[in-house]
Amino acid sequence: MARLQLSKLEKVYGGGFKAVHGIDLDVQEGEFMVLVGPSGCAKSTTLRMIAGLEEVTSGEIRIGDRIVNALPPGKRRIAMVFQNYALYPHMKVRSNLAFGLRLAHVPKPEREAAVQEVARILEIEPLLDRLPKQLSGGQAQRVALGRALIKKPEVFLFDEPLSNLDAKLRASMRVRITDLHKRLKAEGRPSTVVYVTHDQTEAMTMGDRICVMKDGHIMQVATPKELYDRPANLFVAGFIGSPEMNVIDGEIEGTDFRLGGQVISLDEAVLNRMQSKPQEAALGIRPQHMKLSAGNGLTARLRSAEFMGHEVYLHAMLEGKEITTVAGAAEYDALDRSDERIRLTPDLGHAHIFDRQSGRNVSLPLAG
Ligand SMILES: Nc1ncnc2c1ncn2[C@@H]1O[C@H](COP(=O)(O)OP(=O)(O)OP(=O)(O)O)[C@@H](O)[C@H]1O
Repeated sequence: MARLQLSKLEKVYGGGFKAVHGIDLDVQEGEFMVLVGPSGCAKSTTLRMIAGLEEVTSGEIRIGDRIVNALPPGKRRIAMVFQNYALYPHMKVRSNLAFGLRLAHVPKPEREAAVQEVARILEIEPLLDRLPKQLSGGQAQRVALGRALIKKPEVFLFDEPLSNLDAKLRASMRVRITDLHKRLKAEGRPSTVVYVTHDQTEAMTMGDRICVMKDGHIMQVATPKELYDRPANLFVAGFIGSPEMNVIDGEIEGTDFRLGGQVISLDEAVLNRMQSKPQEAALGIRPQHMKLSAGNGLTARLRSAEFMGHEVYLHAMLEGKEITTVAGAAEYDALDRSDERIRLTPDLGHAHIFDRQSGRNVSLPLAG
């Protein structure tokens, strides 16, 4: 297994469109790195450059101590798992698994042992003599995983591998893949992974670290918890977390945060963390930190409520902006709904202040 390093990596497509803007990314040996971002942010382009399926315009890709820019895919010691499985339809699972080794002229007994080993790890032994059309989506994806695993690559590349599966199967495959990653590490065979998805649940549950991308730029690289607790900018704040963080535009005057006709007094909990005081600011607060309060607090107009079981998402208008708050089911039942007005108090200990001009989070990181 090897470390993967991207340095000043850039991609300009034929028509002159710059898709990747000189990105730097360092994936440690044995690390599970997720690339996530909205459609068109260049996750696939980046992955395909690492795989050797797309030419690099400038910059460097290093796997271990080798610069691989000029190497064809087959020489890069990588294995890729695609969303459409890419299994050979006329070959049984056994032959699909062994195919790469056969091409590499690995002797038959060794090939068979490797197939057994991978089939054991992925629990697909009973499927070895089936054809791909006799497999369910989840089984086919495990075979595709097996085909990558059997090559003992230095880096695994995954391109949205679960997007063709239904929600339940996706959830169980997520666990299977991360379990496999942990198991290989425990067995002394750590695998370096780059996993592309647009699904933030996949990113948050699978990644050791996540690289959030937008328009061919890296917005932040951090652990899931760090991204959630300390988003570096408005984009990451809005992209990570569900329901989405509330972002309330306002102006800072002294210790007041003014939004429309209302004022939030910024206390030490937030003032002490601020590196600068942007005049055009935005207050970021996650829905669970926007508390229903009696009597005082911000006044908002309740628009709708979504019953989620033990909690209720309340959608309200605050000075012309839609915001969400999470209330306990009992708290919601007890709420006086005789008029549409509700009172809300942000827990400033968990608030972020963003500079609206640059989008940067100017509140110092919240404690661990
Ligand atoms: N062959 C190409 N020629 C020109 N532009 C391209 C080409 N392939 C992709 N692009 C552009 O490069 C940008 C990045 O595309 P890419 O497919 O890498 O994004 P993505 O983040 O993987 O999106 P998705 O999640 O929709 O697959 C997009 O604006 C896309 O239109």
